[in-house]
Amino acid sequence: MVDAFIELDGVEKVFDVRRRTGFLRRERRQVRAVDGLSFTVARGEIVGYIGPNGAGKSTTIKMLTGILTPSGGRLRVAGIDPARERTRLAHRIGVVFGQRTTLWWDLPLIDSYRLAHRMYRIPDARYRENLDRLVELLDLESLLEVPVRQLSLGQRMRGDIAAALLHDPEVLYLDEPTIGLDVVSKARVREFLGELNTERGTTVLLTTHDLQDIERLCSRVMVIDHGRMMYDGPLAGLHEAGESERTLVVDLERELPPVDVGPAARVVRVEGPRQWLAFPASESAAPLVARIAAEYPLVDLSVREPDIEAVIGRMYADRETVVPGARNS
Ligand SMILES: Nc1ncnc2c1ncn2[C@@H]1O[C@H](COP(=O)(O)OP(=O)(O)OP(=O)(O)O)[C@@H](O)[C@H]1O
Repeated sequence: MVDAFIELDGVEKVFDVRRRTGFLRRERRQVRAVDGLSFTVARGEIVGYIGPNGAGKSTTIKMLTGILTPSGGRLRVAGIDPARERTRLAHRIGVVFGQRTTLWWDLPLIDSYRLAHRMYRIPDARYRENLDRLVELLDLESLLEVPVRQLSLGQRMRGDIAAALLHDPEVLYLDEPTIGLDVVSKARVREFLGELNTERGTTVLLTTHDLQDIERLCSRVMVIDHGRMMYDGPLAGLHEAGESERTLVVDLERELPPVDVGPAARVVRVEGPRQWLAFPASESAAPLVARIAAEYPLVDLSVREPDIEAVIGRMYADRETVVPGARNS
């Protein structure tokens, strides 16, 4: 692959866990959180990194930042071994954890940025320039003097993203950046990340449970489970592999028997005048909507995306056909 920026080759992470099994008895057990993982990410790529709870996503990201040392295999970010040269690497990466903030809770937002300025030894002119740009793009002007604890979740997330980018990192790791955000804040964060990637060529590795984050931003998605790569390719391919379905929710004028649109979709639920139709996620909803609108007294409709757990769950149901297609490099 051209200019591989992140490289993992057979990376493993094994945790020793002690568990109490009786009054004085303890059992030692090993948890293989990451199990022979190999992949590369090229400079400027924006890649979704998904998997069920406990799949090994956070452990991978912690190894990529140098917080955790791999138990085996080879790992490089920008040619650097993260565990060995964590401080040198810190100047080239940015990290945002949706569930935790790196901002100073009791201080005004701007103070966290001033601190980053010193910590990363960002040249003054560069700091000013980046701060102005990020404040404008993320609409932070009115929030700079507000203590972080008073910010809403969406405002805090924008604040965190700016903090992670002040030192011009070449790669940004995002762990659930839209978790708990309302629709407007989600859209804003996604739009910003897309722009960052296009304008600055920042490489982005995005962990999320929200398939729309992936749909809006990533041309490539990697699915891991039990620390192993299950799928690596375009999102559309994942939908096909998992035969995932979207749901069309229609409100009719009155209660009617299940609508009949042939093999294009099937009714999975009826509640009064509202009906839920499942159809393949790889298909457009437009012909289905047109047909229902022509043949039934349609009042309103909405389309619901499948969630990641559902897509992955279906992959397992059909695992034999999926694994041979999985790319592991
Ligand atoms: N410090 C640790 N000590 C022992 N086991 C750990 C440790 N950190 C993670 N694990 C275990 O490793 C496995 C992978 O955990 P990890 O946090 O990487 O998963 P994840 O994909 O990020 O999950 P989630 O979506 O729930 O955040 C889990 O079984 C977890 O319990």
